[in-house]
Amino acid sequence: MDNSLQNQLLPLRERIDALDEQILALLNQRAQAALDVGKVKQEFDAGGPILKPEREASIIRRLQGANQGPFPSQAIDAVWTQIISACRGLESVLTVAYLGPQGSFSEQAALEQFGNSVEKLRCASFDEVFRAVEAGQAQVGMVPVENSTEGAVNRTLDLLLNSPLKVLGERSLSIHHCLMTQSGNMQGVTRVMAHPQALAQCQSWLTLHHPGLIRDAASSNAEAARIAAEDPTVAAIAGAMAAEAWGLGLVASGIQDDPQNRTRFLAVGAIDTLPTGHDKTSVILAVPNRAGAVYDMLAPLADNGVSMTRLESRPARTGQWEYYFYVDLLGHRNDPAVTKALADLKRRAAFFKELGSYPIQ
Ligand SMILES: O=C(O)C(=O)C[C@]1(C(=O)O)C=C[C@@H](O)C=C1
Repeated sequence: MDNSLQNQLLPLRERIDALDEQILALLNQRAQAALDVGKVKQEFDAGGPILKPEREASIIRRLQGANQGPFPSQAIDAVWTQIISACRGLESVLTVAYLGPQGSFSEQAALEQFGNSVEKLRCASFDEVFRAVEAGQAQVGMVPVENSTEGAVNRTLDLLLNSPLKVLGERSLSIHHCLMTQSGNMQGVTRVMAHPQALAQCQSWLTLHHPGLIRDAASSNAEAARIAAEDPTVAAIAGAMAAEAWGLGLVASGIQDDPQNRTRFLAVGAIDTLPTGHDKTSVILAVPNRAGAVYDMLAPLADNGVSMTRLESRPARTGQWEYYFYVDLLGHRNDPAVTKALADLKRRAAFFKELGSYPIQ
């Protein structure tokens, strides 16, 4: 480097060094404050949850609103999620259960939601995720609930119906699928493996580029990647994180049929989340089997000025063409309009279950 460049860079880098030291000193003060909060919680609510989803969401939203730049507002979420995660970890380590193995999109969603200072509990199925949280082996679970190409993740909907756990957060990820093999090419490859959702999300691409491959279901994409790492005749469809985790070479990237492909994940746990002023509430309803019943069921929402953001149906498996309706609405169950709408819904419905109120991502 020439001298004048060095002369200009040096003082700027010294400034960055000094600022980083100040940031570090402040982070340590913050960590101490979190430890003090932990002691207060212990004193007043021994054994109660350390995780306060509403507080974490409010901190990040407040900073995003106050940010004057040039530090990008999108980066505030990622940076403060990690700061809060590290501070929370000093109070008590949060265990997060999700569908593994290493490198799954569920893992990515869990870490984006709760930061890296967590204990990871990788599970073999969505059922196991729910069981682990219900049994207290993990405080929270992260499960996919809907995909923009393939719609609802039915197993998650069924588990939500039968589980006592509450929804305490949501996280949407953009899902970019890659085709990966041991060698990084398709020589000798006869089979492609992935979770059925991923196979469905890439079906046109596979038909166009690899029509001869046998398509086999795996319990997760990351599991398919694990198998591909052992078997040179198998290609896996998974995220780039899985290729890295299992030492696979990428054959093609961005192979999902919809470039805007996204999956929404829910965080579940035995924790009630307080209002933040920007929340959603999820409920499950069933209506009597008669004309106009769905229309009548939803009337309390309009009557109370509550907006619905999602309506999903799932057969009740009675063989009678009866359905459970999964409804997301705007607002927290403690907001007066929502409280009133929920009470009216409950009165009209043949079945009613609140899944929880939680901060909107
Ligand atoms: O405010 C609290 O209750 C804390 O425990 C502190 C803190 C934080 O680091 O800001 C950490 C964990 C909680 O989930 C929320 C916030």
